[in-house]
Amino acid sequence: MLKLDSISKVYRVGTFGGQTLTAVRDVSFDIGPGEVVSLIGESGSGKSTIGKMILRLSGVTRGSISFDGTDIATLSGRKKLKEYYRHVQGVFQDPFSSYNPVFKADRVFEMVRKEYFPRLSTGEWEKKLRSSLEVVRLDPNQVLNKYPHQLSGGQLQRLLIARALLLDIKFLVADEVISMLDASTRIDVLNLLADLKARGLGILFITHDLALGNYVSDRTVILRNGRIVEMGETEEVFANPLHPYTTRLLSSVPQMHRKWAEVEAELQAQAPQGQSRCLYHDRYPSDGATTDAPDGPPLAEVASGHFVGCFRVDEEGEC
Ligand SMILES: Nc1ncnc2c1ncn2[C@@H]1O[C@H](COP(=O)(O)OP(=O)(O)OP(=O)(O)O)[C@@H](O)[C@H]1O
Repeated sequence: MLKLDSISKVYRVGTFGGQTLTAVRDVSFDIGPGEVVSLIGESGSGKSTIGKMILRLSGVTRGSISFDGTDIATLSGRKKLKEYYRHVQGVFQDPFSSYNPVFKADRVFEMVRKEYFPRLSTGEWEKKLRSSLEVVRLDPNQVLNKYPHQLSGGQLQRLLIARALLLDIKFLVADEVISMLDASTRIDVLNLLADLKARGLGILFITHDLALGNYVSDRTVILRNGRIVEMGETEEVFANPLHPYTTRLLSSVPQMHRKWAEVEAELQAQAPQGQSRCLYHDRYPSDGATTDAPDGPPLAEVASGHFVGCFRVDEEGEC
């Protein structure tokens, strides 16, 4: 359904845009119907940039993104874009910023009605709206006709998901959708994503929280400095992490029963000690592909569907 093919994103930065910053490098993966893929990485690793490129909020510098076989860069004109957004929608971290505090929260639905369902009668529209609210487990009597400050973050987030569901959506970019919610609401929204998956939606679940990624996704993509360092079935990546960066990320999840000093000593012992430690370096298919290539060598498939990036260590000891 959605395919990212060697995409890179270079931003122009600096006072006069004279410098460049490569936020995403040579990233490829796909997501099928009813599949949840977690995109996990630290702050600044390029996760949101990938989400924005999928939603066409930011252009792709190199490579292509296709949806149902069509390169989304070719979708020019209002009609084609409107059709794309009928199927592909995004929900973001801060639900509050999507609402204007001066207007009632359900105004967000009116925009969808005006744009996509102008001919629907009021009765038909209300029926559609209520059924969409039911899917996200919101009681229409509790949430309609209210101002944003009268609703919780979880309710506002679910309203935004309900808005996406009014359309014939097939793919959802969920960018840190639960990081601003409290623990009890988080699980509701996670379970809602699982419901959407069961309805056949493809979901890109962007998070910096490994535990959430593990809970919700079929496959996991680990991003570092804009590049994929490891990806595969979530169970496999979590049970058998192969890249030292993945191992470090997994180990940095707080382990309540252990003292930090103990965990840190273990991590240091695991750190790669030299070039020869990269087991995958020799497995890259092309002789010409070296880490000197602008985007580095391609990922090595070390087991079926489990890909790992090279982690040759330079003089500074960096992967
Ligand atoms: N519009 C922009 N112009 C210039 N640089 C940008 C722009 N948007 C993002 N960046 C830079 O690109 C890099 C990746 O940013 P991005 O927001 O994609 O990371 P992220 O992994 O989503 O981080 P976070 O978890 O903090 O949101 C960062 O160095 C960021 O400063």
